[in-house]
Amino acid sequence: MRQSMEEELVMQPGHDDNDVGLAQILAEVVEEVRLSIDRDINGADLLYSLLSAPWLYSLLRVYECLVQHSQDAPNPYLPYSWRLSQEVMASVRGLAAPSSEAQELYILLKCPHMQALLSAHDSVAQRDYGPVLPSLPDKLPNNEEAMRIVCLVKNKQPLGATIRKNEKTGNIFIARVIHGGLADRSGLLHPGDKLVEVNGQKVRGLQPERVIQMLVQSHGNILFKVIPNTPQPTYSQPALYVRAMVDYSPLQDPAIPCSDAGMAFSKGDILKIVDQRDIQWWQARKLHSASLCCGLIPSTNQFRYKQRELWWSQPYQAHTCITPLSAADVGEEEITDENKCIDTDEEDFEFVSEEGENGEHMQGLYIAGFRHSLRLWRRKSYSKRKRSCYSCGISSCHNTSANLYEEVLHYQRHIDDPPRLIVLIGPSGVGVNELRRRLIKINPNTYQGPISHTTRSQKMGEKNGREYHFVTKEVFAYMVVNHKFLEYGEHNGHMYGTSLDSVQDVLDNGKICVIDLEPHCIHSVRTKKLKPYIIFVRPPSPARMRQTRKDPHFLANRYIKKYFYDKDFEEIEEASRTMEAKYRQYFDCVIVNDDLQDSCMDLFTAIQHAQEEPQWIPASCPGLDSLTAQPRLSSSHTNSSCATTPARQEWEENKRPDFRVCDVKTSAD
Ligand SMILES: Nc1ncnc2c1ncn2[C@@H]1O[C@H](COP(=O)(O)OP(=O)(O)OP(=O)(O)O)[C@@H](O)[C@H]1O
Repeated sequence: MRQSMEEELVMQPGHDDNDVGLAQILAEVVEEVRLSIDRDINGADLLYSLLSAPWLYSLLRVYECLVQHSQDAPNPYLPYSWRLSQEVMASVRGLAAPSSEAQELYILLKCPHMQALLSAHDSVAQRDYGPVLPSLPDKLPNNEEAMRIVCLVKNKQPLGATIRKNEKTGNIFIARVIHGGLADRSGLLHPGDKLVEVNGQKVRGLQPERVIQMLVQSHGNILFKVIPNTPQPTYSQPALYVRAMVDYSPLQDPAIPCSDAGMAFSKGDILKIVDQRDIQWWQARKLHSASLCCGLIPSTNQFRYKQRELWWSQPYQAHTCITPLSAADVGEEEITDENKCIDTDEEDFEFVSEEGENGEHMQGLYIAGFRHSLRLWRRKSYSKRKRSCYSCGISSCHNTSANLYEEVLHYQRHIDDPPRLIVLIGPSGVGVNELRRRLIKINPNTYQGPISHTTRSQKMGEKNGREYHFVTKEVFAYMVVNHKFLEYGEHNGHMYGTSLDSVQDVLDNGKICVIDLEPHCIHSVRTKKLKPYIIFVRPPSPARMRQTRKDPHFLANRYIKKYFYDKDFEEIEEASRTMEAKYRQYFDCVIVNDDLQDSCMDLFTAIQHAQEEPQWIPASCPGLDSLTAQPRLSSSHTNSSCATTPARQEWEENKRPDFRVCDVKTSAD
């Protein structure tokens, strides 16, 4: 083995004289060592003979030469891709008939971008980074804090940092660094860093406004001298996605430390919370927002711990869960032709022709549903109907403004998952039932409504479990107490309700269950199991309604004729506005029911979208397990393992809310 190595060294072709000399030296070394091992001599003699051997001196000389060579000349092993590319191009040029690949390679290598890239690569490979900073002095005084000089190039974007003054010491600190902002992307400024100078001017004792002015007035580069708040705790909290449950405007929030750094959002917006380290103010960005920079939003703790005034929510509106009225209460109302509840039991269902859309013969199909039973009641004036009829659902007394955010998950329905529940919501008269009825009629094998329960007596021709589940008052009451209903209500002294089980029956049959709900009952269906997709049906303008709703044919069929009046259209519009203002955070989709055919198509598309496309759905049942109850706070903001520098100490000690905080924003000019 040893012999073959020697041979390889000696026989290697292409070695010059020096190489041969070196090979000889190495061969001698190997031989000498072999002889030393074979001979049985004592260690001192062996060491002496080794140290005095001429080959050892030769080896040392070779080593010194190599070291000298590596310092003087560029390392031949470092990549010289640019030079190589020149050689390749010269070779291609020398070819009489270069192949198409060779020509393509030539064009590629000749391209200035490629040349620049290769040149940059060579520079980096040789660690040719430009000026080398002088090394730090050996002896730094122990009590002196390390200073960092940060140079940022001013551009149109905000700097993305806020500052705070310690009124006692006059020191200015970086209060916050906004994720995705210029300061954050530089990685050079951190919360708690003490600002010593800005563009060579000392800032201690200055008012934050003055510091901001200095920044605004500076052009080109901004030079910061800071005492870093080191070491920075690592922040590894995963992003949290939430749906905004309220409207928020930082400009109207007197509590925000810096309104410029705040982010406005509206009910229903999906927000990505990227930083929860601050107990009061989180950093978030709106999904699909073009801006890279995050903004401050109030944390849920503000509400939890401080019982802060809910200035960001809608003015409190009493929920529409109207308590049952006594017979006496009902009797007090003036009964007129306009407002009386007309018994529409005959119309509670509609019999669809026995011939299917595709000509196939079908069993009699009934489109049953809770809303039908209250339809004419709803047609009554909104102001009056509340006094004579009522409807309730699980959690219908839930105050929707109690939560700021609701945690959401990105959900893509798997082919084996049950279909999502489709919920239609809209002001009475907008056409919710018309759309639902048409949808089911067109494709009864795909869509179906749940069968409601009622306490009214069964009529001739009706079948239990087809038009309704006919139950006694006691059974109905039992179901109410045991939260079996998604929505229930009273009409003309009879109880009607849509049970969770009846919805489940439809889903278990593999059909898409389509229901309509009063909006205050939304919470009853917002469960992980049902994963409802909520569609709000909005009316067009009253003028358009006047044009399109001339023939209220279905309202009473042969029983009752009741036309829309101008007042109705205004009421529908008003009710729609109120509903949207209060509940739009729950709407996954809005359809404007203008032209009936178009609206049907929109509804069909929306349902397909709900079943097939990924959607944001609540991570938990909101009424019971909300984000407010369980904020996923980062543990890193309480990290106590950081070493403490004097600047950090001052920063930590003075973390009081009375500090002045201003935005260092450079876009203002
Ligand atoms: N886009 C439309 N164009 C014309 N007429 C429509 C349209 N949508 C609904 N209608 C008609 O308006 C009337 C009311 O519709 P529908 O009963 O579906 O309202 P609703 O929202 O269910 O209200 P309610 O709960 O009071 O019944 C019906 O006569 C219906 O045919």
